[in-house]
Amino acid sequence: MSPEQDPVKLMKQQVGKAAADRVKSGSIVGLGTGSTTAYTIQFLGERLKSGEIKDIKGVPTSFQASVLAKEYGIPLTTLDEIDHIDIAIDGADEVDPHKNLIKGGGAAHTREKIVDCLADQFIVVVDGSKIVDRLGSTFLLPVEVMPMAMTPVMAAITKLGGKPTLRMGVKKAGPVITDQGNMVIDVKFDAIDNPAELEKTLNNIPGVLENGLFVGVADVILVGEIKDGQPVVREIS
Ligand SMILES: O=C(CO)[C@H](O)[C@H](O)COP(=O)(O)O
Repeated sequence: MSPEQDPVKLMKQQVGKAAADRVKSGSIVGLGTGSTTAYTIQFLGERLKSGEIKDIKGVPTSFQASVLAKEYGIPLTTLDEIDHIDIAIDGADEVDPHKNLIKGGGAAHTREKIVDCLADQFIVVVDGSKIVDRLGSTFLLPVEVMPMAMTPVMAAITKLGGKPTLRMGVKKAGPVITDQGNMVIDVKFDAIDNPAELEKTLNNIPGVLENGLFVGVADVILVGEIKDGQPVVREIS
């Protein structure tokens, strides 16, 4: 590996490709959102173009995934046109030892949860930095909120012990707006001891559309790591 190569990029590339290699001809594939799954979409498109696989259809989890899939020549479908998803491949912001996840760094967790939960097999692709002992230790928990309910939702989350912050755009002035036209708050919890319970509790607050806890959904985690200077993929299943 030459020094000018970014190790995180290399890990993401390797793991994104490893997941794309698992897709078989004829599959309906959930296409995740983010910089890691961007490589999966790219490699899937290349496999299709070379004729190595054929007849796949993608179900995008975001506008970003849809644009990328079109760019790489992957035919798309919608949930109205299919009765199952064979495999979904998506990234994550944190993965705990029970394969539970925090997602939503790209504000796409609502559509991602719909697609990933429907898949017969859900493969998560991450670089090694995403593996944690406990959810919430490195990443704030994203919650998608309807704008008119922002104040009461923030108050309810504060009452639960969370510290919510409205997510602001990086290049855009003002808040991040999701593909559904909502806003995202990022919540710091001192400890997420029971992710399954917190996932339900948050979604029960009127005005919350979905939160980024994915509990008991992932089947396989593919982790990109650097060993002896080379990118390798470790599987947790
Ligand atoms: O949940 C997500 C988007 O909502 C992404 O999958 C997550 O943020 C990981 O992104 P990346 O692969 O760029 O690290």
